[in-house]
Amino acid sequence: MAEARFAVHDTPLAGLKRVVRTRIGDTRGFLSRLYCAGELAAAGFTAPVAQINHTLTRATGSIRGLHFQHPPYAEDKFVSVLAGAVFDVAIDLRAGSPTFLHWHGEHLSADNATSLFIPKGFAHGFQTLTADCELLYLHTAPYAAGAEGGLNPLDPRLAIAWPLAITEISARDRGHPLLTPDFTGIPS
Ligand SMILES: Cc1cn([C@H]2C[C@H](O)[C@@H](COP(=O)(O)OP(=O)(O)O[C@H]3O[C@@H](C)C(=O)[C@@H](O)[C@H]3O)O2)c(=O)[nH]c1=O
Repeated sequence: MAEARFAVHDTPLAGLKRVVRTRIGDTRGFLSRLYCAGELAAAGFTAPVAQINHTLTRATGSIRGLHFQHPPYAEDKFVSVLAGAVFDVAIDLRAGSPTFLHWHGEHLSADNATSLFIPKGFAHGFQTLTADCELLYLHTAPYAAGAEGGLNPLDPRLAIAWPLAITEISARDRGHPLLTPDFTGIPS
């Protein structure tokens, strides 16, 4: 049996997993896997990777999100931080889920080698805790502009405890509507 390179941990939201990547270090530095089909199946990551995205966010306190894609472009995401540190948040939008509209946040950083596996049915966003944060996303569906959904990161119904004052946010993200009382979730 091959040696494990990932430790998969449950979070309070079923299906949402914190994944700690093992670093194999030596005098040169380290090697760590960012993806392993065999091992990450234990986290629920079983669909093939359709797209890999890389982002840079310059200013501390910036928010990106909250984003998801509607079916048939609903996707699993595996989010890792290659530089800097972020407060990463996933929100349960699954219709009928016992934790519907609950959010969970994790500190992900280049130093703690921790990733988040976010299954279909969740929205995702983050706030940067340092300057020059670089994120790497694995997606199981291609980007589909027409299927994009968004929640307002300051929606009082979500009450996300962002750690810092917001310094940067896109016009689109600032304009996401607040949830209406008739929102009952999305199929997952
Ligand atoms: C996500 C995405 C965006 N784009 C384009 C759209 C736009 O012109 C530009 C920047 O897009 P955005 O402003 O949506 O980038 P960003 O706010 O970084 O979007 C990301 O936010 C985080 C929270 C996520 O969870 C990701 O899945 C993704 O939605 O890039 C692509 O061409 N391909 C893609 O896969």
